[in-house]
Amino acid sequence: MNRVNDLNIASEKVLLTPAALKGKLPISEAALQFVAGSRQTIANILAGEDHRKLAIVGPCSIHDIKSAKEYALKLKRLHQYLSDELFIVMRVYFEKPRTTVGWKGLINDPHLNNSFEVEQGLAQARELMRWLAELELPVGTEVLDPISPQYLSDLVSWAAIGARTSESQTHREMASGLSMPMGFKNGTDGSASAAINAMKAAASGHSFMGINQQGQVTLLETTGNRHGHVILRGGVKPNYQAEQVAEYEEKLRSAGLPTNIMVDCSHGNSNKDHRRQPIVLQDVLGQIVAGNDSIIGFMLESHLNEGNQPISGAKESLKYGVSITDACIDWQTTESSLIDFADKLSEGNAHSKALRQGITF
Ligand SMILES: O=C[C@H](O)[C@H](O)COP(=O)(O)O
Ligand SMILES: C=C(OP(=O)(O)O)C(=O)O
Repeated sequence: MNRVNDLNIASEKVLLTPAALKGKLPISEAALQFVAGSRQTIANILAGEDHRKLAIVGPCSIHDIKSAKEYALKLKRLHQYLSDELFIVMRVYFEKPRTTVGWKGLINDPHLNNSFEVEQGLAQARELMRWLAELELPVGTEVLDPISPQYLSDLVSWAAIGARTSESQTHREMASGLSMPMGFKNGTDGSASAAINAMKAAASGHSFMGINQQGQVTLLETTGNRHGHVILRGGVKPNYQAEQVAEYEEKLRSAGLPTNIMVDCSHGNSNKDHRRQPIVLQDVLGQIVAGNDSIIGFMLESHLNEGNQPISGAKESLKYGVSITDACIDWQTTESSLIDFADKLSEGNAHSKALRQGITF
């Protein structure tokens, strides 16, 4: 047997079950209601029943709980003050899909040192998401590992399938069973079909293997997730401008899908230069002001401080509030970009409202 089995497995460790983690870190009734309400708001935006734009804003990845909480407290103020024009959701990304290899996120390696303490990663992730739900700041995340949503998804208001996995059947099946509205990114090469086919596949029911709350291998039968939209993230070249947005509208219509489009101002749309994100956002704003009604929102990669840094040495030696994955815009740029966006949508009201609330920029 040893000649055919586990030839490439170095070790195995049984993890605590989703039910056990939830037993240790339960969700309160108030937090449950908040998540349900946030999901409904996003579904209403997608259905055109809420005029606001959905803004997914936050770090490329969470690697440090302290700076994530400091960031969240700042974003919460904007979530409240700009709530007439924007529904702001914090990007809380714990799982990173890599082009080849690299740090795969806080759940996979919370100590950033290849010790892979996944149980600690899951607990830290759940603790932060629970804290955010109590703060009443909605959480958006990428679902990458098909097992981890069982541990966390009760705390998530919006989720994305990334560019590297939009074509994956496993991820489309998972999306079909998840309870929150979902965005599907175009492929890393810019392929629109990856996102459009993913949205279509996820809206349909599927039967597939997964795990249940007790960690047992389970046959799951899903009914399909009807609250989907595409995310334009660029590819070989950007795809945020009016011409490309119109092409997506046409493709969605031909596929019999709602023309719901989010623009990711980062990744291929910024050529991974964080300083280009506000320029992309300005263009998106211009399209909306000119009458576009298919753009339901946007995404920004933002942290307390701008740029990024490599992981080298101990976690403690990293610069505080600086991304360790893609480069982010800093807080000041984030704040002024969001206020400016809301201000233009409200013909000047958001700016004066923010100033009245003591937000300066
Ligand atoms: O958003 C983050 C990154 O773009 C994504 O995880 C890929 O990163 P990599 O190309 O550095 O591996
Ligand atoms: C990995 C991400 O994006 P993409 O899938 O577009 O590369 C991300 O948003 O963190």
